[in-house]
Amino acid sequence: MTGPGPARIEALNVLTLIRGGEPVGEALAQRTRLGQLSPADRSLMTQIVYGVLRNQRYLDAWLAPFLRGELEPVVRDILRMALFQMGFLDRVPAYAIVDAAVEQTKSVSPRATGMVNAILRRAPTKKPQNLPLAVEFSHPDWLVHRWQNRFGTEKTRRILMVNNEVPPLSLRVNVLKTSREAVLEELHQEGVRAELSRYVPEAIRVSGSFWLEDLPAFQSGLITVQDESSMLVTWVLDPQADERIVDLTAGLGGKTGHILERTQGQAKVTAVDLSRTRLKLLQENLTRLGFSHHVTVMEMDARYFAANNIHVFDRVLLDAPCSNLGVLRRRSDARWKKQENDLQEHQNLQQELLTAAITLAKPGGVVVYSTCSVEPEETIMVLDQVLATHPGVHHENVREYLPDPIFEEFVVDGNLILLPGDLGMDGFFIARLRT
Ligand SMILES: C[S@@+](CC[C@H](N)C(=O)[O-])C[C@H]1O[C@@H](n2cnc3c(N)ncnc32)[C@H](O)[C@@H]1O
Repeated sequence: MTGPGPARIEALNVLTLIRGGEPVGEALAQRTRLGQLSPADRSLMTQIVYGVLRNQRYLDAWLAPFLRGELEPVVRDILRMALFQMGFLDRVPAYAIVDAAVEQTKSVSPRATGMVNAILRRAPTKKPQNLPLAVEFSHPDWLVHRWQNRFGTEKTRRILMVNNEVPPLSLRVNVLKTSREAVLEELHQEGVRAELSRYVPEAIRVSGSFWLEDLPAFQSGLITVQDESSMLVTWVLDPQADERIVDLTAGLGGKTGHILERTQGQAKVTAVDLSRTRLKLLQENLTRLGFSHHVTVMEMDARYFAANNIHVFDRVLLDAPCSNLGVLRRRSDARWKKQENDLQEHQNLQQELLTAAITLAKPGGVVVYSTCSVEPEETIMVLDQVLATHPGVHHENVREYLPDPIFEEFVVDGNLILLPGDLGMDGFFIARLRT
């Protein structure tokens, strides 16, 4: 017996932190720092943690027939980790997985060792069959029913599969300072597998893992991690030099940076957000991109900001806070944190923020509304309600602003609606209004 190994020890520590309420990204970062893992162990730990979170309901269905009574949470996590490795990874033989799990149980709950051993020896030949979609793909019932009613079973299955895959990584290249080809060459020289995006002219798609911060192109602000569907938001906004532009819920500044890149720092950009922590990261990101002096940062509620800046801006971006249901592949723990009635709360805030966005735009100005959710409550219902109460505002078609004809297929009633995985991208909704 060789013990569970550092990757599994730290994976269990991370899962314990997540059970205590820590977000997955922070829990992983914390244990990566403290655990002093080799790159291979770090990668295995990450794979196990995300694998368990993405497949939790399925793993519990696999476990259920073997259980009598309650399980200690830490023992359940050990069993889930072992079943995930048996069911989804083929690197380690089953007997070695059982030995490692037994050793790990000995150190955290010695009484449960015999049970863990017995379950894991029988489990490999007893995988559950003919499960409902929500269990097979580990999603909440309400969400799967909602998608089945809206999209049908086949499309729903595709979305569920996408949500359980390791998400691809895209990089946005500042094409005014370098070329995509030069960055691609640099990535290849570093041994990173990457290719030019077929649909977004400033994007590179990366597969395989690498250490982003080590890349000279990252250090010198030539690249930013951003999904291609997020890049489309700035395309639809179509910012121009010398204009006054506000990014109303700017967050970490993903889109603020893109607006500044597209206008070569020539637009007068204001970034607003409620969150001090996010705005601090926004400032760090913009400093790396070389734009820290090109932006006015306002820490405040966008509704309050609007009340004091009526008709001031040529363009307003509202990348609204939402349920994130279009990007579950990137937020493996989020699917269990949402309830269907949260959508109504999001909708109320989104309507207020969109009303604020319209107030901020000059007559004839542009307002772009986007969400990383495609649920009707957070998208067309918000638009319909706000347009009904603002008869002077026109709904424009996003089609002519998109960078490739392929996107026409995904324009519905003038709005871009990408479901998770469409063209390999995150789920996203983008609408454009003219005041
Ligand atoms: C979808 S995120 C924005 C992401 C950002 N556009 C990016 O690309 O990095 C939504 C942001 O809205 C902010 N927010 C939520 N309610 C707000 C409010 N009432 N006023 C201003 N910002 C708000 C949140 O703090 C969060 O950063």
